[in-house]
Amino acid sequence: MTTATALLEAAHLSKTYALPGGGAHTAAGDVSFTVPEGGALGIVGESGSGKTTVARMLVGLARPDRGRITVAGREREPRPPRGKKARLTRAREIQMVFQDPYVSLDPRLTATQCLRTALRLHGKEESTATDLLDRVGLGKREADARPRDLSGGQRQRLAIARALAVDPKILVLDEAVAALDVSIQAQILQLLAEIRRETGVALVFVSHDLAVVQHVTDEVLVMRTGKVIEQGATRRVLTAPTDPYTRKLLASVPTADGWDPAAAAAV
Ligand SMILES: Nc1ncnc2c1ncn2[C@@H]1O[C@H](COP(=O)(O)OP(=O)(O)OP(=O)(O)O)[C@@H](O)[C@H]1O
Repeated sequence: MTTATALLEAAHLSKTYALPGGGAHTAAGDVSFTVPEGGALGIVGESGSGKTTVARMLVGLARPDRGRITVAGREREPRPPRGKKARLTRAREIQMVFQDPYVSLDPRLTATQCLRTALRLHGKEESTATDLLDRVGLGKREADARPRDLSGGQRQRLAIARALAVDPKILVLDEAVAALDVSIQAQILQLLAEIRRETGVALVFVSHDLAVVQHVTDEVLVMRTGKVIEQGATRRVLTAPTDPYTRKLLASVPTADGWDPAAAAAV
């Protein structure tokens, strides 16, 4: 999965948590991958496999015990730097969208105010808020609505627009469609594919759902108990997995959309 033009490189990331009763739990062990400019990587695995831990290390919400992260050849410090300018520069490298935008959106701000605030913070033209809303498919009514007056799908569109306001190189999405109905999931996935095409932003898409990952990623990395057990082109991994655990994961996907889990399990 190594390419000459890696935009994002994670090398040997490890994170071990101390357990309350003594002992330790390795949430992520020796995780390595690269994402090229404009690429899209899926990180999949069951609950507790370490996906969120990896995502949190990428954005600086968790500090790796070992390993390093580089963006466009520049190493990211494990902790956010001191100083506003350095923090904003770092924020423009990687933005994150969470499963539940309710908790990450300010309940007091309308959608337009939310975007204007992000744009202002980053010294960008505030009037582009309207273009951003348009880009994520939010109209005039939603522009003046606060998060509680938006649907789950609309809130997630707003969270994506706010992340894009910063004009990031990389968008990390952690279970970003997991809480949405299947039809709304499809719309958001479509939106992400369009945004990627139009802006060239690279995606790291964390999901327990293999059916979802196939729509938005070129490469996929399968995690189990903190370890990467398989990685490669998404189509190859979903149609001809080499690891028995990946086969099991595929077999548990309830709808066979574009591949046959039974056939995959038999490989
Ligand atoms: N702060 C923490 N302290 C102790 N253990 C943790 C902490 N964060 C995560 N873990 C443990 O590390 C493992 C990996 O967790 P992580 O959230 O990364 O998994 P995940 O694959 O994202 O799961 P899910 O899809 O359920 O969020 C789990 O066993 C979890 O209990």
